[in-house]
Amino acid sequence: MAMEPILKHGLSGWQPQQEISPSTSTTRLINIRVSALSNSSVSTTALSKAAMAEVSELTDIEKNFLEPYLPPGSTSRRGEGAGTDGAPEECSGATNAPHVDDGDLPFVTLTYASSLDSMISLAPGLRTTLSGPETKSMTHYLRIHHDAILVGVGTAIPDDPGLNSRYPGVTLDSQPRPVVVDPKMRWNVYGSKLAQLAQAGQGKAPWLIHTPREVREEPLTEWGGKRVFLATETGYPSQKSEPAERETIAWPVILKMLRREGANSVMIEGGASVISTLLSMPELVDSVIVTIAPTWLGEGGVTVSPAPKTEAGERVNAARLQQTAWRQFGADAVLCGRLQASKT
Ligand SMILES: NC(=O)C1=CN([C@@H]2O[C@H](COP(=O)(O)OP(=O)(O)OC[C@H]3O[C@@H](n4cnc5c(N)ncnc54)[C@H](O)[C@@H]3O)[C@@H](O)[C@H]2O)C=CC1
Ligand SMILES: Nc1nc(O)c(N)c(N[C@@H]2O[C@H](COP(=O)(O)O)[C@@H](O)[C@H]2O)n1
Repeated sequence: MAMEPILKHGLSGWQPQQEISPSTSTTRLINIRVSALSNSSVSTTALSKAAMAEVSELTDIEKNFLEPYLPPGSTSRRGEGAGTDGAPEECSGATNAPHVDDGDLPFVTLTYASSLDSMISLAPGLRTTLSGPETKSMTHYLRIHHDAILVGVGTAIPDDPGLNSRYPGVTLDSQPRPVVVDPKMRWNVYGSKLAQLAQAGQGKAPWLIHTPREVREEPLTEWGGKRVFLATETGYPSQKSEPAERETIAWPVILKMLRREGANSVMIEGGASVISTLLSMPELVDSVIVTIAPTWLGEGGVTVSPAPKTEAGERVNAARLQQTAWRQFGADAVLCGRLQASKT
């Protein structure tokens, strides 16, 4: 993967960065947080060793099961040829993902962990562990097979995710680029785990997607991260967005920008609003990989559910997977498939 470190010009929908007064309290806060970060590498390393120990290698059978749903070429590119210790799994009939590479859009995988009541967290703003150790390892395997990993700001703020891969033997080069869609710049990257990992060389520096705003030059760019400013497209569906967050950027604009920047594959992990919206856009999504944990979170949780769909005045299923394959990973089930484009 070849990604440019910083791109300031030449993207349609981009707005140039503009200077604001350097004496704002935000600037002071940034400086304090950055100096705190530079003193934290020892504890960060210790923490990440513990975190890495939780992730173990997949078996060849598990790799073979996932392979048809991975970006084409990603296994050979990362020295991870499909395994040989078992026959490919039954039931999917899927060949390698049928991504039509017109050079415009990246390969897109939607992946998340759900309860049996289609919830992905116990309550808004509450980070909830659903995956067991085996499916957690699968997630970290999937992460090294994608160039970028994207979440919405509704996930970045409460979860403070690492969004790196802790898969055994992973190198910085094979880490995915974290991308956070944060139209109104609500998230402070400088206090985040993402920033710590980038500083410690255990993950790439994030790219943050905003709608046009004023911002001064800042340390993010020194680590290889950047802010990308994309124009909104009023009226594009964004399910479950709060009223204050109606600064919606069309998904093709986001995805095309990522492809132009060198991300040939993007793993979209959440949260609920992002996943629910993209489930209604089969033309943009190549693979769906869902972990289903054997638990019900109960009413009040955060639900993944696409917007209702009507055809010829009648309600039809909102989305459906085809070429499905199921496998048990520990106590969880993993469902892979491709979104069906036509009426279901
Ligand atoms: N179990 C799992 O696998 C996962 C669970 N989660 C959970 O999901 C919850 C968060 O979900 P949500 O609140 O729905 O937040 P979200 O992560 O889907 O972010 C939604 C926000 O992102 C921005 N955004 C998304 N699409 C945009 C677009 N096209 N243009 C402009 N801005 C856009 C908007 O600000 C929007 O309010 C958290 O509780 C988190 O823990 C998140 C990821 C995975
Ligand atoms: N696969 C999966 N299983 C769960 O149980 C989860 N809660 C999530 N959440 C996603 O993973 C992010 C955390 O990543 P790090 O471990 O901090 O790198 C979280 O923000 C969600 O996107 N995923």
